[in-house]
Amino acid sequence: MNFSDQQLGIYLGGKAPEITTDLAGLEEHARQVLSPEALGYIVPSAGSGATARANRAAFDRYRIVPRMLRGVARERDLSCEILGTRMPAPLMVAPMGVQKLAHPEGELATVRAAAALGVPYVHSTAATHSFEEVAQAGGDAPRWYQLYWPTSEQVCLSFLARAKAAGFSALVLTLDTGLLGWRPADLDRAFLPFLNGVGLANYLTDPNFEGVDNPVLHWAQMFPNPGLSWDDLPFLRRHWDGPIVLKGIVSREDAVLAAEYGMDGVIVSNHGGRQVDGGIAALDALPGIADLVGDRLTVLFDSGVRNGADAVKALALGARAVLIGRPVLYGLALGGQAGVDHVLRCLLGELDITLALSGHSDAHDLRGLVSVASSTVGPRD
Ligand SMILES: Cc1cc2nc3c(=O)[nH]c(=O)nc-3n(C[C@H](O)[C@H](O)[C@H](O)COP(=O)(O)O)c2cc1C
Ligand SMILES: CC(C)CC(=O)C(=O)O
Repeated sequence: MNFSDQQLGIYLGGKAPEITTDLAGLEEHARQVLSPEALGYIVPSAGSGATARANRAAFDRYRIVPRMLRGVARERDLSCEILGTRMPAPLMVAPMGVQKLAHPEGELATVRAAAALGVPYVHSTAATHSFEEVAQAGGDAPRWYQLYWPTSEQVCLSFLARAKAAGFSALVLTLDTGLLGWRPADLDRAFLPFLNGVGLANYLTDPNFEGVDNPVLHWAQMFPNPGLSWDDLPFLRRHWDGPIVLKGIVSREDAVLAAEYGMDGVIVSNHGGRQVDGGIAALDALPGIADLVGDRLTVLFDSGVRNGADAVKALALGARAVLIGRPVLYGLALGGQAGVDHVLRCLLGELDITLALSGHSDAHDLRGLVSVASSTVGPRD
């Protein structure tokens, strides 16, 4: 992709966009349009929200230290290949279920917007559209599949086969959601989308659900799966012909185990703070994990990225690519496909501009570009 057309003036096309280009302010706008239930499910985090606050505080603690006179190209190329997937920049759409809560077109709007830009889309097991519908909407664009490993082996195998047949090239196994976290905003409303059948599209379209009396109950019996262990991973390897990435890794020990168990990558993530309250900021976990296993595993990152500058920080701390979570849903809520398109363009544009202003024409070799804030000020400050 030619990034020169994303420079602000040309990007705006001579008129002000309907949605702000200040992505950090997007949440406030999205709050105005989401129903109370949707807002309560999407925006808040687990418990007191300490992990989500820590995610943001960590981004604030790191500061970019731009370099000068480095002959930056007028037209830059941030494209890269991650686990066999080409992308215009090291950005992907994080797996997020229940997208119809944000907009009636749900995942179809998101995948269409991502596909038009070539940004890889990761399809959630808890989606409101099935593998096959999403594949049709996404055409030839790159897509990965995120597995919530069902307790039923038959359903698990069926999901893997359907994902493969529908062109999902890599498998993301999410590990931090063996149970749903303690989420007061939902508990206080006694609201869970799944109980109304929302987020069960992959299940309800599965042959294993045909003729089932109570599909929601059937789902409830196979969604929580806290019993998984490392020794289950070879099963996935046997049944998935393609890269496997473990999502939800925040400890160095688990990153090393992921390498020892022959995984291809990890996503350093705390699920946007939605699972464990009082957890380590994902960004604080990133550099240690990247240092330890970055030569053996593809290290990806999400949790707390709100704009292009945040993405630069995560890349500079060792992530090969960054996944975008809630900002995509805020764009979806505000404008459907056009809203997601807007958010992704802003991210791509700001990522490009921030890197260029820091002395980079591509997204390689960014280590050393950020410092911890306190180390950027003099000793007497
Ligand atoms: C509404 C919502 C639904 C999500 N659903 C899933 C999911 O189905 N599978 C998954 O692995 N992660 C899911 N996530 C977590 C995201 O993939 C990602 O880790 C998180 O949103 C990153 O944090 P951020 O939103 O603060 O950027 C969900 C997040 C949100 C906000
Ligand atoms: C619990 C899942 C089904 C969806 C999810 O990952 C989330 O809401 O964070």
